[in-house]
Amino acid sequence: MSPGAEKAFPVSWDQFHRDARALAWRLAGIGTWQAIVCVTRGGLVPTAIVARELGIRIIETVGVASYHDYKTQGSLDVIKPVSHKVIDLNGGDGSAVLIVDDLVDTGKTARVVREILPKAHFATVYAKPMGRPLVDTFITEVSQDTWIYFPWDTGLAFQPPIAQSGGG
Ligand SMILES: O=P(O)(O)OC[C@H]1O[C@H](OP(=O)(O)OP(=O)(O)O)[C@H](O)[C@@H]1O
Ligand SMILES: O=c1[nH]c(=O)c2nc[nH]c2[nH]1
Ligand SMILES: [Mg+2]
Repeated sequence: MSPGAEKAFPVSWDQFHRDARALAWRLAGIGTWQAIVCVTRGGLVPTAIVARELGIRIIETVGVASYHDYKTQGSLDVIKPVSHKVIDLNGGDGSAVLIVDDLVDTGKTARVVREILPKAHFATVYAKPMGRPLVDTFITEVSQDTWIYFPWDTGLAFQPPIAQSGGG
């Protein structure tokens, strides 16, 4: 997402837990997987919740970063690759793997991870329209010009009254 006019979608810990659990419920009705590949760092919290709900104990990570500056996407770096032990489970290409991330935005991160694990199931809690075709399962869609504020990135802060903020 590029900086500029935008909507905010703040998510509390409680709401995130509910949404990640809803993702686990949906996934439980779709299939079974031997391992989760967590897209760090954003995938860490949803992975913990999904792994607990689905009883998955083999957790691998792939480290991908592209938002080096707040809200501005730059070059995409694969900081940590996926272990071949996990890619090759059950015949290879990631067919036994569930990939978990917090969200898809432009889909750039998902595209790179899918190249590593073409047969894996890609799940996120939130999706924006550009990234949506890259995801197999997600819970809530927000518009492309919305920034999602996760509970691990935010804190309680004073909010000016609507009448003083130029809104309405
Ligand atoms: O669909 P995209 O436009 O590629 O954006 C989605 C990715 O961006 C964020 O990761 P980020 O690069 O900020 O790294 P982080 O998970 O370590 O915070 C988020 O956790 C997704 O992985
Ligand atoms: O905290 C975040 N919120 C977002 O909406 C987003 N899109 C890409 N990366 C993101 N990180
Ligand atoms: Mg990420």
